[in-house]
Amino acid sequence: MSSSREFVRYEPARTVQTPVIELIGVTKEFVKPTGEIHTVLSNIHLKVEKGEFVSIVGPTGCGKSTTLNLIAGFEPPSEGKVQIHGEPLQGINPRAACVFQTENAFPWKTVIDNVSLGLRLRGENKGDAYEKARTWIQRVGLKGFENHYPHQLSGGMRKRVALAQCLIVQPEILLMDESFSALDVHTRALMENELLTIWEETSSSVVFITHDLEEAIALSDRVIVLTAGPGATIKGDYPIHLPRPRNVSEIRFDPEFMKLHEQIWNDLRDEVMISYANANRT
Ligand SMILES: Nc1ncnc2c1ncn2[C@@H]1O[C@H](COP(=O)(O)OP(=O)(O)OP(=O)(O)O)[C@@H](O)[C@H]1O
Repeated sequence: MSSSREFVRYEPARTVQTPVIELIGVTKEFVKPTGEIHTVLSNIHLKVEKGEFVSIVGPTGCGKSTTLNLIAGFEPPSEGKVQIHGEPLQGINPRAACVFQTENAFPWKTVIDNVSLGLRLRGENKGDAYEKARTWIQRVGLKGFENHYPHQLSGGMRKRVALAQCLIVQPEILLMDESFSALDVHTRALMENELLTIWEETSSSVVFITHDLEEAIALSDRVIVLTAGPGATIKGDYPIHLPRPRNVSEIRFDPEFMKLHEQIWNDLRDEVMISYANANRT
């Protein structure tokens, strides 16, 4: 992505609009097989505005995926509320699309059938759905692979299929859980830049879960640090005022990036150490 490329993107109006996503005093508990209560998240307050790109980092097992599952509506909170556009979320979040670490694509369907599926399920006719799918397949760099099956593609290409599958339905909310972590370093940087390019042209709100603090800073408008569990809370909420458009490989050398990394890592490192100590005690 050239840094001279011009674009206009939606700038979140933080104070005026109702947040797209709001977690209000959210606690999440699971019952262990022993019958004991395991509190994963405790009293989480989080707002995500329209068009914001927010990453969540934290030690392993602290509750990052659980947070995403609450926003997707896969799990209800034990206490507190998840609101979407100011309305309590009930059941699956219809405004959200998810890209997980594992494959999204159906192995028995071709690329074009996988990518067009979301539109077909929404009742669009095959011709229109295919036409839009072809555009998205091209946008994610898979032109010529329309009739391939997932097993005929590389891991990076399958990830592109997953992105196109989600983006074709133009979700207001894009939820990404370790979406690029299985990719090699070069493919990952390409995919991160592609994601930014596409997101910059939309007003989607993105919640991105990652173990990689550099990835979180390079992509985001805000980075949220969760404490070590059990009962994880928000330890830090860091605005990332780095210029856009960004090239994720180049932005890492920006002195401001390095300052932010040092600052956030100071917070995160303490939680990683606590989590490590907890794991060694059990
Ligand atoms: N459906 C469930 N039932 C019981 N416990 C669960 C369930 N889902 C998650 N947990 C527990 O909640 C805790 C947090 O898990 P979660 O996957 O949200 O953490 P994470 O921060 O995403 O982890 P990682 O960084 O390792 O991916 C873990 O102890 C996990 O075992």
